[in-house]
Amino acid sequence: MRSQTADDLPSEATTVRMRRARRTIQPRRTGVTTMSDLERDPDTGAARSEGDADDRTDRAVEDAVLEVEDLEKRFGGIVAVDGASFAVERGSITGLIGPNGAGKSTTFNCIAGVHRPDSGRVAFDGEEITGDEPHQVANRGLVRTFQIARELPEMTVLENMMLAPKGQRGESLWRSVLPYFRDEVLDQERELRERAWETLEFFEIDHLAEEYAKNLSGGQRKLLELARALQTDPEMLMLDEPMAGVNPTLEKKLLEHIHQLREQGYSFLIVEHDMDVIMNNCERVIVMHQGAVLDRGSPAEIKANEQVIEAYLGGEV
Ligand SMILES: Nc1ncnc2c1ncn2[C@@H]1O[C@H](COP(=O)(O)OP(=O)(O)OP(=O)(O)O)[C@@H](O)[C@H]1O
Repeated sequence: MRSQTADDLPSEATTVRMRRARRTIQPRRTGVTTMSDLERDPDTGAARSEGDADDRTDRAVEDAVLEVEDLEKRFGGIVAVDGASFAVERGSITGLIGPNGAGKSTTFNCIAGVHRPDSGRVAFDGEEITGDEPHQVANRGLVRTFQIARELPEMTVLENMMLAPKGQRGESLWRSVLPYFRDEVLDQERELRERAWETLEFFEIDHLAEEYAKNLSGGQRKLLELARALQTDPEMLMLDEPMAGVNPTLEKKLLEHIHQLREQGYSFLIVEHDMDVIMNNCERVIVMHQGAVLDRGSPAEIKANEQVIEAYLGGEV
């Protein structure tokens, strides 16, 4: 491990601050359909019935940060997502569960812009993001982590944290060579570095800042993955199996961090196979089966649904 320099010293803040003002995103193109438009009958302009609304998203969700409607994604002859509709309450920890092959990861990928859905719509913060590129989705404040952490092994933890978020000012050649802009770039780098230290402190991995990422344990990599996601200043995080390969002590810590972040206003959508994690930590659960949403509700409601139990027992579980 390399030793810390004075410049590297962490700032006084020990928690990840909510620096972002709540984004008030306006429709970006004229003619774009927003989810509120979708609440209306296209011919009459009248609001659709409650029953319709229930089929599409979720009546119980009053302030949706994410809305998915009739999402469909095929790979050749395989229908991976088959008309999935749901909503995620702002500021909630929501679980997305289902047996193997239910379409959870594909749904994540369609939301995050990794896959372009064949049909259906995705809206974030009330604005349609269907078909946006991953960096556009991330720039709006919706980021995802992967089942297998994607840090760069030959870089240190701090360097991984400092990897420039897209559209950063330093990316322009002119900006980096002209004196005025150089100062601006340096300021921005200082800010990024400070934020990186704060986030590493928050996750209690600041002592690993100078360690190469390849030397971290599986659980520490998961923490780094989450820390990196927070570097982009998101509003919502989608976590794909955050507890896979994490030991019970670290799992407890990771869950504590997720709850602390939720208290600060972040929203979470979590795919996780560990049912205890889902049932004990999520206030709402969405169940997928064969590409569609089978049920959604509180953990108690989901546990009591026989169809859900059957879906699991009929699968590989
Ligand atoms: N890139 C792809 N090409 C072809 N088929 C795919 C691809 N990605 C997913 N599938 C198929 O789509 C279906 C849904 O897969 P997906 O990975 O979304 O399910 P999942 O619910 O995340 O499963 P698991 O819990 O096992 O990770 C599966 O039948 C899978 O084989």
